[in-house]
Amino acid sequence: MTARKLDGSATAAAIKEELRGRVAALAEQGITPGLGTILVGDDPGSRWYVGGKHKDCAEVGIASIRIDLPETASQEEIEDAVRQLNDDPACTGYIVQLPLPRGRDENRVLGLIDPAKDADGLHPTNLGWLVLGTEAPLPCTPFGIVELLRRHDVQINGAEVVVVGRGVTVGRPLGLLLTRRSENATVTLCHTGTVDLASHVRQADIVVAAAGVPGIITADMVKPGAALLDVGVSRVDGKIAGDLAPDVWDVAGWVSPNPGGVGPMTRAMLLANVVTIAEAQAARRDAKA
Ligand SMILES: Nc1nc(=O)c2c([nH]1)NC[C@@H]1CN(c3ccc(C(=O)N[C@@H](CCC(=O)O)C(=O)O)cc3)C=[N+]21
Repeated sequence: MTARKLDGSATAAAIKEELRGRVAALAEQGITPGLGTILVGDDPGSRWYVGGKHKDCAEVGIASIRIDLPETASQEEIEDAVRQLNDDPACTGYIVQLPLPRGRDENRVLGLIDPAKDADGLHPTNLGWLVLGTEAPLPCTPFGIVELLRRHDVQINGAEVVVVGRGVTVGRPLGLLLTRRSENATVTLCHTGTVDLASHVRQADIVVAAAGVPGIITADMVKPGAALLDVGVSRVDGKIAGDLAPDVWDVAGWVSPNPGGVGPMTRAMLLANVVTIAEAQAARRDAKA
């Protein structure tokens, strides 16, 4: 093993420590940020993630509001929960845990979220702001990836980045984030229609693997010294398997493992989005006073 670890768990802990300070400053102004979650159904993975988010909130001093609906909840009942959080002044920002059970219209639900309370940065308006380069809540996983690289001094400016996966939560918004002037990377977005994945990956200084195909990135595809981030999650024989084959550690310069990499960063950036929304509200309130 030669690669150094891009340690998401440790970096997320440091970010949470900073957020604790920002939350304490808000408390002095009489403001407690609140994170809401809407969970539909009883998928064990989703329950675990949502539980983790509330635990994170408690650690940082953010209030949490949890709405759990049964697997049988109708589209209307889910939309009512969204309206309830839109109208709840104690809820600074919230997320609808994805995926929703089969048959529900996810995009319709996401579209009903008040964009000003969109802690996930996945509302069409906020994705649009990202395209336009205007400040708005950022999607948590891409935001976490950029923050993880920055805090390890991995150079993003001018880097050739290959993103594997074109999903709405990771690949697509990450391409938009990394190509802003402030990040200034050159991004190639690869996907299942890419003819020769290896030839692209070989050119890359940074590879973000979010394909969900275990071991799809192998050592022979990696440019020596490259930074590799594992965002893929699959279950193989009940164990979590990432998109990176274990042998990449011998060639890469940096590896963000899974677990312990981008997952904890995603959770930390969710909290950061909520605190940032609360700070902006406080600033607007002060400006009016
Ligand atoms: N509206 C919405 N927003 C999301 O951000 C969202 C979502 N829906 N649906 C599901 C995915 C998945 N996701 C993860 C977050 C943290 C870890 C995480 O912290 N994992 C730990 C442990 C993993 C384990 O041991 O099971 C780690 O990577 O170290 C994983 C997965 C957020 N998601």
